[in-house]
Amino acid sequence: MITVEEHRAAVVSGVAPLGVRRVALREALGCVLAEDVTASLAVPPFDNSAMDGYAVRAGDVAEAGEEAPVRLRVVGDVPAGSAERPEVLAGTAARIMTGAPMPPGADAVVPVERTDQPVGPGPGRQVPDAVAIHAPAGAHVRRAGEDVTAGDVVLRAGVELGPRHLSTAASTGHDTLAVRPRARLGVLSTGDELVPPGEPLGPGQIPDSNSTLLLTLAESLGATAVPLGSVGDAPEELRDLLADNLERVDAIVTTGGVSAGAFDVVKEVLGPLGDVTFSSVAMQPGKPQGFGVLSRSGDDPDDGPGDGDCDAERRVPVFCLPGNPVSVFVSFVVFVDPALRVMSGRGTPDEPASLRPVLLEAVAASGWRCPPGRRQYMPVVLERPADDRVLVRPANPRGSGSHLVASLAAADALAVVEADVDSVAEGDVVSVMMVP
Ligand SMILES: Nc1nc2c(c(=O)[nH]1)N[C@H]1C(S)=C(S)[C@@H](COP(=O)(O)OP(=O)(O)OC[C@H]3O[C@@H](n4cnc5c(N)ncnc54)[C@H](O)[C@@H]3O)O[C@H]1N2
Ligand code: MOO
Repeated sequence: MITVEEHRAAVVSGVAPLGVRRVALREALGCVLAEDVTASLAVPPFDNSAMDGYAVRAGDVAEAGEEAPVRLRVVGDVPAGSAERPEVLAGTAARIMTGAPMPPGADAVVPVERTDQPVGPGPGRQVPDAVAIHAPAGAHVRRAGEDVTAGDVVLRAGVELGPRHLSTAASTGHDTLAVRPRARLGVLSTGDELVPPGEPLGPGQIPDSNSTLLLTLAESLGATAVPLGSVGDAPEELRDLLADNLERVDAIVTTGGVSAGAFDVVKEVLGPLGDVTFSSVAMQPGKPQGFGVLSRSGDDPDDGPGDGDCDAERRVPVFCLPGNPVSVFVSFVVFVDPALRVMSGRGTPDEPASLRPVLLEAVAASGWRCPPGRRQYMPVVLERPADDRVLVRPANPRGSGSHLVASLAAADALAVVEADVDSVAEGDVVSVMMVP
């Protein structure tokens, strides 16, 4: 048996960051930026009004008051988006809306509330010939480049792009960004007993819950899930499905067929390919694991022309997880997620801190048994009593069982119990890892 750390090291060092790709802003959500972004546009791009009102020369209205309004001739109307540039000479004003460019000659804005004009639309739509100003002008002018000027670096390579970063890119003139793309993870279930969720069960059949689990885990942890379907226990079915799909994925995850059964098809098909190793990992659940690399040749149609890797051999990592559903969940969190992070540039094999950390210590509210010689990942429910403690208890009162998939829904976290611990007693302190 090998340790969890040994298997994880093999997995994260067996994958490589994906090639940089230029994608539309919305597609870049959650991706790591591959190069610094400089502003093509200043923000704001031009001097503009911060208020709906009248653009004036401040000196004209310096003495204005409720009792002593200053009357100005209105020489034009400048809604936001307008190309109009009426010149504001002494004794005149231009009506202006928030965000509209300041007209030449004007250096300040009087909000409409400080004039004799109606506020808002309706009668306010009509531009008047003249306006009475009841107060001196405030500044109310947002200067070009006040936020950033063209040429400023606005986003640094390496940042994980969220909505705020993407709006910065949009406002500074960009519609695409160069990123490490999301990994396209092909998801494949194996087993003659599987039927799609919701379908009636024949004798010995069960719903394929692992496909749903893996597809949605992948999507929620920043990959693009590619459903490859389910195959039975016939080796040629799996061989054909892999051959047909290697071109359209960056990695594959399989479930089932990796243990000691006579029909363990994943082991039978992938084992002889040479680059896939099957191991027993000292953990529970998730003991039987496979990992390796499948090779494919040719250019990736999604990389676009000119990326220079035409005809290069491409390597598709394959994670072979056991079939038991709780094992699948734990294996994904402990092995596949860190590897996907490396592939999408969100972590490196040398930086374990970037891998999902053990987050907190908690107190067992009830005891449970642990498997000898294997690190246990026990699905647990967190409880927070009035004091500062965090309590945990197994999500299923029967304790740990890699088939107890329905109880996974109740779990907030995995309690991580080291291999040399035989049992957890009520009151023991345990490490807890939050889970997606
Ligand atoms: N003689 C031995 N038997 C087993 C060993 C062992 O060391 N020696 N290991 C056990 C452990 S631990 C695990 S984990 C499982 C792993 O088995 P496989 O990876 O070969 O998986 P299967 O046999 O195909 O399935 C196991 C279990 O999971 C159910 N399953 C499979 N796929 C799905 C799916 N897509 N959705 C829902 N449930 C699924 C399947 O029906 C089985 O009940 O092996 C032990 N046996
Ligand atoms: O190791 Mo298996 O994954 O316990 O059920």
